[in-house]
Amino acid sequence: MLAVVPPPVIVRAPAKVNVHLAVGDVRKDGYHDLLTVFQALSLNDEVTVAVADEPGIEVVGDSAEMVPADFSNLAWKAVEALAEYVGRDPKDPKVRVHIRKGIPVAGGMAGGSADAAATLVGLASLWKLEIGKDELADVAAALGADVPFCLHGGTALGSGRGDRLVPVLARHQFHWVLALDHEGLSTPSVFKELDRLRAEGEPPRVGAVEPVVEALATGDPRQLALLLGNDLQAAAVSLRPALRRTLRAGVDAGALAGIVSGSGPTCAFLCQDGESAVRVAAELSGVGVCRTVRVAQGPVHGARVMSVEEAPRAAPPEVHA
Ligand SMILES: C[C@](O)(CO)[C@H](O)COP(=O)(O)OP(=O)(O)OC[C@H]1O[C@@H](n2ccc(N)nc2=O)[C@H](O)[C@@H]1O
Ligand SMILES: Nc1ncnc2c1ncn2[C@@H]1O[C@H](COP(=O)(O)OP(=O)(O)OP(=O)(O)O)[C@@H](O)[C@H]1O
Repeated sequence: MLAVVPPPVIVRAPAKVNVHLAVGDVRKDGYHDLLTVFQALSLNDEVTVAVADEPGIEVVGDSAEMVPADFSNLAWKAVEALAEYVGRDPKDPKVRVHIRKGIPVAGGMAGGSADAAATLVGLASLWKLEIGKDELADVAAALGADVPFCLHGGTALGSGRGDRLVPVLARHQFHWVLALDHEGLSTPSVFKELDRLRAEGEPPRVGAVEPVVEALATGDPRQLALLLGNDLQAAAVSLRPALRRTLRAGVDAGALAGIVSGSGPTCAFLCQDGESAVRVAAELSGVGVCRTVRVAQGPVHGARVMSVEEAPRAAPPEVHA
């Protein structure tokens, strides 16, 4: 009897920005305790998982050449982790993964984490797993601090390594402009630079998180703009001093406020509304301070399977293992 091969599953996963990022001291395991407010943005990667005799991974799209198209890819680590968790052979999971990058690579927007989260959601559907959200979040947390949020989406308060989440109410949509840099920054180096700056002096620390949560609940971008804060910003700017100019240029172009996204170097600018965001993006892209500019909104959903209508180009991916 012929086995029926399930059709490929396409998952869309969002980028994130940290509208508030408070970094504690370095812990014994090398991580830092965080208190952060994440927001998922409408800048996506698309990940297709398909049954295949030959395992493999392929990466296309924006800056795909900077992403490993081999088993060191975080999405492949997600395949192995989930296979192991559900008792399949992690060395021979019989799947292939195709990633279409839209999220900047090493940009502080959780690109690799989004792909890992999308892979978990895609495989849960492809393998018809009866797996709870909490279980999937545990597998996600073992892959990286940002992976649980990429599953969760929306707006959420993160603590611990950033992987313990509770939802935050965000009324209305917020409009963002993102300035993508020419080169990425490594997340561990930015945390290390913050430790160095703190050993030498007192780089600025963000204020309390409660007013940020209140501003998100009111939905007033002006109120939120006054409160954007990121303890990693000083470290990212120290490693990439040109970011100071980018941050200034976004505000000069009409944004309400700008912030380095996570560990950078992407800068995220909060705008009054969608029209203002388009104007700011157009002006900023003419100034020559960044590689390219994107407009995005948040909050959006976490990683989720795309319907047939949403995914018209759902042809099985070509993968060269
Ligand atoms: C900067 C943020 O994007 C903010 O959301 C995250 O904290 C980083 O999350 P991520 O890239 O998923 O991080 P991981 O892949 O788990 O860790 C990469 C490295 O970042 C540093 N790291 C990360 C998270 C954290 N709470 N403390 C840390 O010090 C550690 O050096 C770690 O080895
Ligand atoms: N699927 C993937 N997509 C992007 N980068 C990946 C992936 N898998 C592994 N990597 C590697 O991970 C590094 C970090 O890339 P990523 O785009 O996740 O950074 P980031 O967005 O700054 O992460 P974060 O915001 O979570 O700290 C890259 O240098 C890349 O080589």
